[in-house]
Amino acid sequence: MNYDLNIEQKSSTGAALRKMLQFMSSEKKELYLAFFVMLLNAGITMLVPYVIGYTIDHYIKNSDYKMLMTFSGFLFVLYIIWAGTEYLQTKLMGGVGQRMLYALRNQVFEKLQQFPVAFFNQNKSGDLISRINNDTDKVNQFFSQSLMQFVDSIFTMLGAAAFLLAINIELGAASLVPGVCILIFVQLVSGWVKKKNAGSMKSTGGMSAEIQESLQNFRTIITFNRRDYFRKRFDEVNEENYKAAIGAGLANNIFTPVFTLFSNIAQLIVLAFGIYLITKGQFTVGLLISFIAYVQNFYFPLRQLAALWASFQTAMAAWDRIAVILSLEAPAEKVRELNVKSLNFGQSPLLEFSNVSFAYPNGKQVLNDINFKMEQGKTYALVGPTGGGKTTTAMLIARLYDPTEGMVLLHGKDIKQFEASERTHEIGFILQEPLLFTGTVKDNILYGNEKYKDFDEEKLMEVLQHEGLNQLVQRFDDGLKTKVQANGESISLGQKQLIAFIRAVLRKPSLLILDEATANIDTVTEQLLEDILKKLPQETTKVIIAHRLNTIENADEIFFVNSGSLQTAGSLKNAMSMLLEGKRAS
Ligand SMILES: Nc1ncnc2c1ncn2[C@@H]1O[C@H](COP(=O)(O)OP(=O)(O)OP(=O)(O)O)[C@@H](O)[C@H]1O
Repeated sequence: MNYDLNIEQKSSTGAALRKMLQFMSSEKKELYLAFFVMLLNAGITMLVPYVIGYTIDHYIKNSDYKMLMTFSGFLFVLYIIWAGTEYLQTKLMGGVGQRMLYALRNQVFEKLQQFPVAFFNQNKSGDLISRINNDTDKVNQFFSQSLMQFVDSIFTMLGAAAFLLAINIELGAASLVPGVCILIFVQLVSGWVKKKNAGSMKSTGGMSAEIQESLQNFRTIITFNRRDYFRKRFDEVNEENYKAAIGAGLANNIFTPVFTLFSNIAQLIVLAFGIYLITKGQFTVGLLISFIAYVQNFYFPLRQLAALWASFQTAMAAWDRIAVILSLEAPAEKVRELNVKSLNFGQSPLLEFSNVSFAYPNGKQVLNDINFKMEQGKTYALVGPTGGGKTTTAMLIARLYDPTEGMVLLHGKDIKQFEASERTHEIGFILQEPLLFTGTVKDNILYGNEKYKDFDEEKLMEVLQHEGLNQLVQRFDDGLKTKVQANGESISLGQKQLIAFIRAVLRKPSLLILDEATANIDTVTEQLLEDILKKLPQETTKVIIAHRLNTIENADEIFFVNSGSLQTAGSLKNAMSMLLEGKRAS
């Protein structure tokens, strides 16, 4: 399955908006309330010019100061209510925006947890971080700051248009013509603006991936004196980002001058046509003042919409980048119900590859129609040249990947039928490059261990002693309390492997995979590890991947993995000559 998030997604604004509103369904109550408050706000904005025009025509002309004061008082109350509704709108929508940001980040993060290894191979973590941090915030900004203004502007405009047409249909229609031109313009350029914003966000994602890569690999960069090279690379992506941002800024700002020009034209039309009507006795000064105010009420929100429209297009482009993650289907973790306890352990081989073929998502075919069985309690070795496919085979055993064809069977059942918890309980994997989490050695040893997770240091030490693992803990300055950094810089590679070893062995899996697990460990400690492995329950199956053939002397069976095939080597001598032949052939 292709998990590449950067494959261009083409969703219409309407479809994106519908999905977004679906996402907001839990905020219905707040949205309705905000909507009502906004209607009130727009209603007041609508009413004010009419009240002013009415007062001029009826009370100023006749010098009726009592009624003038009454109407002034009425206007004052309207202004107070208007200010209250403004405040309430901001408060309500600010809450909606923040809650949406919170839920969106949670959902995206949760979704990321469901994806298989292939997803993370295809997408750069820097870009994913940018989507979770920056893009979700762009959506939030739209909801908390712009949405209500956006809807408010549309309502005010519609109301103003209704008043304009009601006061004088001809003058009203003439004043609205420039507005129609603006709508056509918006329709024409919106797609382009959204594309420019999407491009800018993509380059921000790319820049964040670049930063992440250089920070993660700082040791290699310093060792090879490649700082200038990375500076140059960063400069390039930064420049690309700068250009994309300038492009998006220009696109976003194109609306303002066009909107202003057309609204000025509308004012001009009204003035000229209005004065002409007054001279003909078909219109009053008071009505013209109201009319100009309504034209302003129509065109001012329209000008505001120019800025808001850009924010809307930015939010839509950001939403697309988030929605593509949410819409990706994670593969079913488990295909059918299965009760592991009911399995007839021991009758079928512990693990079996049945006609397994595998290609990486980039198309690289690594295994072709592989068949082998692994029995309980035996030790297997996978040997072969570098890049031959040993780690890939191990990853298929642990279901870090699913075969493209064929089936991996555990206890005679498709491995996909097992719950993740059951599978990880059965299979332990010590990776070539063990990954640790920030915390202590103890935290890392107990990572994912349900049985001992609540044990204190003393009790855990007793367990470790019982398993013969306590001597390994002595290899750390502060024992179980030794601090570990997520990037693993605070401890040696060999120490990392020791933690991974203790972590895997303590879980007592039925099948333990050791992928070059002792490559960075001194010979004395390696001997200690071997003794510990010997002490594992007899029924534990071990799969050892090693380049140093002396580490697999005691294997019951040796598989030679190379160029898509897996063959039984028979003896260590055979394996050696197969390796040499492979070398000669290449
Ligand atoms: N994530 C990936 N995407 C694409 N191709 C990959 C990926 N990981 C490995 N490969 C390719 O698959 C092939 C087998 O790799 P694998 O890691 O299984 O080899 P290996 O026998 O374990 O090598 P080594 O002895 O160096 O650990 C290699 O040619 C490698 O380039």
